[in-house]
Amino acid sequence: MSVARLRLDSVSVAYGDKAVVRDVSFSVADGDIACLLGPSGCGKTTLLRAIAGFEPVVAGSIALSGAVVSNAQGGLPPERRQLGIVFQDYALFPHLDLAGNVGYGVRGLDGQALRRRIAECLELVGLAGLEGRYPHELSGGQQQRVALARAIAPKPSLLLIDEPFSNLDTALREHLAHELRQILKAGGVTAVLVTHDQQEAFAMADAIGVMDQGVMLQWGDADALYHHPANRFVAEFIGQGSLLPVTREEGGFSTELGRCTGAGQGRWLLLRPNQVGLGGSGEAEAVVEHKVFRGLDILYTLRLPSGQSVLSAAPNDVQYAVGQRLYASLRVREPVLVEE
Ligand SMILES: Nc1ncnc2c1ncn2[C@@H]1O[C@H](COP(=O)(O)OP(=O)(O)OP(=O)(O)O)[C@@H](O)[C@H]1O
Repeated sequence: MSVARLRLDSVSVAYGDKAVVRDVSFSVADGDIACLLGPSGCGKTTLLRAIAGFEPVVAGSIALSGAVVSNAQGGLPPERRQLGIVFQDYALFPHLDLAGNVGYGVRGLDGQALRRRIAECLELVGLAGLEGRYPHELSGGQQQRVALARAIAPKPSLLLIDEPFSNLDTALREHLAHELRQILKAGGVTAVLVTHDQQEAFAMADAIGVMDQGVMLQWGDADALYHHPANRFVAEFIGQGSLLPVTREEGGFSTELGRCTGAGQGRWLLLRPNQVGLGGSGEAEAVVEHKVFRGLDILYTLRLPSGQSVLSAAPNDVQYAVGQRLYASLRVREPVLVEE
């Protein structure tokens, strides 16, 4: 089996005596893009800083290509880890042109070889031929791409990116997330990215780690997180899940929205918005509490008689009004149950 490019074993990181990352383990294979996903304050940036060597670990170990670079005894300084780093304040050097910025950290190349590497990296980020421009002559998005080119240019063994699109608007973010994935894949770059945005993580990553309060709750690909969330937090954080209490019955479960057949352990049935049907008949009468027009469909928040709320996505050719009563029913083929 090949050695992982990055491997964390039971890593804990603390500020003073407050542990903000606890017992985190995962590994990233060569060429893969991994994403740390979680709400603000869950410890993503701290973990990234520990991988970079800016924060010591109080327990566990971090290894790059099989060599331990951090453990409770100490660590290799950041500049000796061969990492590319793009942090939120991606400050470019204002007095250097793009060639100067991108070539800055490249060692062992000069003259034509260096110029070729700079051109290659600018091309990779869609800024071919702009070597002579200065940062102030570029848009914010273009500056971010230069920061990316600068980090990739020295061919780091691992690229770390913190909130790549934090200061851009939502529509642009998803588009750029796809683009960033293509750039990294084209360059054969192994990367760990941090984001609090699930769509962004889905668009970019081969593997995603969901964190909450310093703990890694689940590590897996988008499909596994979406279809088999490890617990309630992951189910709700990823893909707008609603959870409905179940009562076990012969061959299946009963819920407030009806019965479904299947097996599994857990107290809650996970429902994605496309698994709750709306119409003139069904098991439970619900009230539309809230609606959001999303283009292709409308996302309704429904209040059930028990007081429980569920989400339902319905095509926009039939519209229901806020306050309207209607029937809701289950459209679940393979039930996924969540324990707690
Ligand atoms: N230098 C520091 N000293 C003390 N506590 C810190 C320090 N930096 C971060 N923290 C605390 O550690 C916890 C994790 O912070 P961290 O920045 O890693 O979270 P995050 O998930 O990256 O959040 P965000 O998405 O908001 O950047 C938070 O409770 C934060 O307040």
